[in-house]
Amino acid sequence: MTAAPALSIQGLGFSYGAKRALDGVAFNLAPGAFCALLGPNGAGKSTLFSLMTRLFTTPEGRIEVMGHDLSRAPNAALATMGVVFQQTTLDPDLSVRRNLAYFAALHGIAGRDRDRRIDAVLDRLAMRARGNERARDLNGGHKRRVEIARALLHDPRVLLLDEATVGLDAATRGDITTHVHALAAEQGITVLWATHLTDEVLPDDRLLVLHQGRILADTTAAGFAPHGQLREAFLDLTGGAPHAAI
Ligand SMILES: Nc1ncnc2c1ncn2[C@@H]1O[C@H](COP(=O)(O)OP(=O)(O)OP(=O)(O)O)[C@@H](O)[C@H]1O
Repeated sequence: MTAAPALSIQGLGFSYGAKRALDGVAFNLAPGAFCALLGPNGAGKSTLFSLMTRLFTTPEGRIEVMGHDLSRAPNAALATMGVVFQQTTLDPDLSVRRNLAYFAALHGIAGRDRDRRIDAVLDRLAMRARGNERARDLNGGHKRRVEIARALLHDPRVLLLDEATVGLDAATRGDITTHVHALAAEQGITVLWATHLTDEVLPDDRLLVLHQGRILADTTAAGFAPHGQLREAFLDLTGGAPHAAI
């Protein structure tokens, strides 16, 4: 018997006025899957994230997180979900720990439980030693790690990351990608990792290719590009210019 999906997207559509941004998007993610959502600029990734995080309400189709319908039971669905947005959202003047404590309060987590969870997520991202530094003093990679730690504070089962490595150098991107793959492999967290960078995708990752609002491929990276030429296969499918992806 296969496990119920951790994330289920069915018949999702969205338009900005006359502009169709998503059309018939459907996929299921099994618990503990690491899934790369690969799409060039303008593919619809941010729109999909806005729907999954309820920034926009879903006009067409259905989103279920851990069996909770996002439209009918938004609190239950969102409680199981952690999100890292493309833009950084840390308070630069607060320390790392204060940033995390603020987020914990929003989830009703306080006292010793809060402190225990903050220690655990900082350990998880190898950031405990920097807990008392102000967010503004961290480099880009460490800021991102804190945002991932923050997204894990309430023990989500599904983690969504929208271009989480944007603006980081290759070594730091590799480091963050490794950390997030480990969350799926070691803690069974279901990860949806939106990117336009093919070097962030490992051969065994589930792969969704989104282009012009539609899912063009739903397979594994190795299945999509059996000879390891993921970048070329992606550009072939999306008709992209070579500079559109790494
Ligand atoms: N507010 C808006 N009004 C009109 N069209 C929009 C709006 N936001 C996005 N779009 C269009 O919808 C489509 C999907 O955009 P979206 O931002 O979701 O793509 P994306 O894959 O996240 O791209 P990027 O990687 O550049 O952020 C694009 O054609 C974009 O131009």
